[in-house]
Amino acid sequence: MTTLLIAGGRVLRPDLTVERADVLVDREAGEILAVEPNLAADRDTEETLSAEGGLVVPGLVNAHGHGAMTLLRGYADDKPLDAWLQEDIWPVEGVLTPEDVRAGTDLALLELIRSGTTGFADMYFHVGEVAEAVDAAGLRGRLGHGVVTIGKDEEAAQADVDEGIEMAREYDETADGRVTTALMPHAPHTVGSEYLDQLATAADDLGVPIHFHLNETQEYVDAIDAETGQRPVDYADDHGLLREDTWVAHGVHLTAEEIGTLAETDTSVVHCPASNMKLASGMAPVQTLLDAGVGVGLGTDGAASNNDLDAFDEVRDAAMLGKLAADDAAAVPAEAVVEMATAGSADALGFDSGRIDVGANADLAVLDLDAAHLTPAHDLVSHLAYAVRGSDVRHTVCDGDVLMRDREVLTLDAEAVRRRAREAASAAVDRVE
Ligand SMILES: CSC[C@H]1O[C@@H](n2cnc3c(O)ncnc32)[C@H](O)[C@@H]1O
Ligand SMILES: [Zn+2]
Repeated sequence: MTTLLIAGGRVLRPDLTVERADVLVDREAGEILAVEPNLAADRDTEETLSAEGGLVVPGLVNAHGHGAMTLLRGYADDKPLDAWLQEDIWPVEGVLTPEDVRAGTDLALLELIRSGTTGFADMYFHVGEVAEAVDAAGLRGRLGHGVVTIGKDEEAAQADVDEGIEMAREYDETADGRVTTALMPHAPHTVGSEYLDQLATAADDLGVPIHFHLNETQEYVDAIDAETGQRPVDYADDHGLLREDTWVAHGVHLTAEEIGTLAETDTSVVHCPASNMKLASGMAPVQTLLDAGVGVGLGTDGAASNNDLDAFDEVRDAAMLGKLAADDAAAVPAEAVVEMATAGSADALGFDSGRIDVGANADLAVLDLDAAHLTPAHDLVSHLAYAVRGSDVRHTVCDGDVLMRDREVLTLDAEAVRRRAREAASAAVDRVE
């Protein structure tokens, strides 16, 4: 067995206590073998990462996003969701080639690795390119083709649904199990009712989960109400979309009844605070969701509505916005947001990650603690929630493989990735204008 030892640091345990310990990893199985003090003295390990002066945390899990939208970072800002999508984003996405999506995804993966994220969900198109990028970069991804049928004739709409199903079939359990898939209707109001039924049936056939945007803006809630006379959560439930392995993004405009249905169906909600603030979509009732027993994860959404993929930013935003939404400084406390970005998101995506524990996936990050903004260190969970930045990450490990060592990304050529993304982005914008 070849092993990796992360030695000399402190470790965040699943109960959010912090202890001095080393972490021993089985590299072939990609699993954590032991979490104990002084493992270095006992074992003949093949590779060691120093965690001296640092904190070993579970790799963060970004449970909702559109990776290749890094190409559109800063392309269109300061508009509400619908105008932003229709006037700016969808026209340029219409000219993106498979190579562009690969370039944008590689840039996203570089940003994720650098900021200590080891697992993520991706809803986009050209999923074959996304899957190849994830395989090569070494991260763990739950991927899907975002199906949109509105505005398309019957043939084009069916082709989009078929592509969603085919991609989910082809790429599930690839890249040594690091790539898994889901069926991803974009949202209840952008996918026709008969196609939602097809996707729900296909999820049963393939044994994969379902993911979609839900109740993100009041306009999108009103659209379903006008079309069906139902609230979107009831409508989605009637189409068989709400299940124990379903996770939905946003959940901003939810009634108490809808929250009850999400809890009863075991549907998880991924909170995207930065995107919700930037697009002025609203404040999700995060503390109410937690109180109702709904599983809550965290996501950045795409880089064009955030505008970065640093999950530590999201953790801080979630705590801040959660208090404002509840009008209560005690709401959405530090422990809750740290849990959301780790175990909460991992559970939503069906990953056995998000915890430093024996038998879990060896997906972790080592943070440097000797920074001015982390001094003094009264409470490291407080620091994780309110003060740590993605740039504090020293090493990133996924599935037992070292993806970044001493701030050097090993699985991607950072310069080449940035150059290709710059070129793809400016050529795409030139084509659309
Ligand atoms: C068809 S692939 C996914 C699709 O979703 C778009 N998108 C990006 N951000 C959001 C958001 O906050 N709400 C709804 N849709 C969003 C993205 O541009 C892709 O077209
Ligand atoms: Zn989204």
